[in-house]
Amino acid sequence: MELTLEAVSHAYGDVTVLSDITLGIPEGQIVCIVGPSGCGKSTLLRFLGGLERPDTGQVLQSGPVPEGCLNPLTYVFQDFALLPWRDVAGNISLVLEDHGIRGARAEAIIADVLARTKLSDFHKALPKQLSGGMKQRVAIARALAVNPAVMLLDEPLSALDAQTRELLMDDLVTLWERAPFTAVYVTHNLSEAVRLGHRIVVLSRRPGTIREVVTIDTPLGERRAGDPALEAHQARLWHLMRQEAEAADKELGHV
Ligand SMILES: Nc1ncnc2c1ncn2[C@@H]1O[C@H](COP(=O)(O)OP(=O)(O)OP(=O)(O)O)[C@@H](O)[C@H]1O
Repeated sequence: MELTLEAVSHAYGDVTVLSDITLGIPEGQIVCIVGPSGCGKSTLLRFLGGLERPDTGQVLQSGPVPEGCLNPLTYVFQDFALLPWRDVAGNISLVLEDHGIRGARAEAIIADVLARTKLSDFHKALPKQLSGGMKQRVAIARALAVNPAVMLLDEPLSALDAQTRELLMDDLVTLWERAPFTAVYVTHNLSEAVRLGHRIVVLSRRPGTIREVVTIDTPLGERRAGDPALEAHQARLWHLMRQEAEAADKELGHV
């Protein structure tokens, strides 16, 4: 399934948050969204997920969903959003129970997503027994359990330390290489964007408009830290972001 934003604009009260955003999310690609704080990245993700509707413009879904898809659009949040009283398997079974899937069918799905996220040995652990990185793996496993058409990830690694972030980026790349998924990935972190994004959308300061879309052709599995081509992309992104942040600062100075 593909998602398309067509001329999306939105204001909360007097504050225009997004202005004239037109963007395609192609099937099988990870599209990263970066931009200064408050430029409307999370708002855009809520529009894509259908949690809110924009004032003007539209969000279109086209093409079939994957076989066995229970939820076409699924979120992964920064704070994991796990139920503390349910163990790992129980947190995943919750989304299946919502669809009336129990028993052997649920067990098979849970075993599969736990194996894919390297959590099989932890199926009976409670969230409080897990590190931050493992909690986020559970959240990713839970998202995969519904076999979504598009995963919407809102700063999924930003609560984690640098080493754990690296490990989880490797995991996401491995997951994508085994079964390419479609994702929109909001992040502040430009090294995450160049590591995971097939396309990186740079938003301007608020009201967020598309400043530039950077396409990176290097296959995800071949992207290495220190790769000069990736570093050049990252430097370009930082140049754009820095201009926006400086302009936002100057605006504040004139208030
Ligand atoms: N429900 C809401 N009601 C009113 N204002 C809102 C609402 N949601 C977001 N905003 C405002 O819209 C603007 C954009 O918010 P949003 O969270 O989408 O930005 P963001 O780019 O994700 O920010 P950050 O990078 O800081 O997470 C902010 O000024 C925010 O305060």
